[in-house]
Amino acid sequence: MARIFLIGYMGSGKTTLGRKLATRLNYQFIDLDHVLEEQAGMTIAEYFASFSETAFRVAESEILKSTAYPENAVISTGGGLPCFFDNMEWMNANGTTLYINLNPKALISRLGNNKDDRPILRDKHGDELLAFITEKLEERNAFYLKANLIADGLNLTAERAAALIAEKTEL
Ligand SMILES: Nc1ncnc2c1ncn2[C@@H]1O[C@H](COP(=O)(O)OP(=O)(O)O)[C@@H](O)[C@H]1O
Ligand SMILES: O=C(O)C1=C[C@@H](OP(=O)(O)O)[C@@H](O)[C@H](O)C1
Ligand SMILES: [Mg+2]
Repeated sequence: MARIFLIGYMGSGKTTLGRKLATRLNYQFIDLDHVLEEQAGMTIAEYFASFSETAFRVAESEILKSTAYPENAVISTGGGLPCFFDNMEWMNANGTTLYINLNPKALISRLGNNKDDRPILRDKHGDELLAFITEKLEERNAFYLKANLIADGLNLTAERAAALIAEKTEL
């Protein structure tokens, strides 16, 4: 049994890499943000607008812990999930965590135009956005760095991620 949780800041590539890694390993792919959107019947941006970030954090934690995971799965998480409640400890106890580490400038360049889907970032631009991500990433690293595995997100491919995981986990 292998459950691989991908964690990291918004824009680090969890959703994109997760899908590719699952295909490569022939595992099922689950994106917890997509599960929440399906269950709630609305997008994450709509969820934040209709309820609150606090309500979102409760819902994402419940979904993390109540999802019926298949034997073998790659699970992409939302960027904030490891930083609330005991979610990080829960993932480490129930699978292998891989942190995709990327610097703020690279994150901003990747977020490019689809920043609007992410309510926490959508109204920030330029220097303000860079300062915000730099500060929040530093805070979130206290949680992210508890991951079992840490990968440099700059040149991370599904092949490289699979090799890193294979050193630590039986795939
Ligand atoms: N390895 C990569 N190289 C360049 N751009 C990438 C890479 N992985 C993802 N992206 C782009 O970065 C953006 C954020 O990717 P996404 O997978 O949604 O990140 P996350 O789920 O961590 O927020 C998307 O526009 C995606 O196309
Ligand atoms: O970092 C965060 O607080 C969030 C990250 C998002 O997921 P991605 O990391 O996939 O963008 C999504 O869960 C929500 O907008 C909040
Ligand atoms: Mg994502």
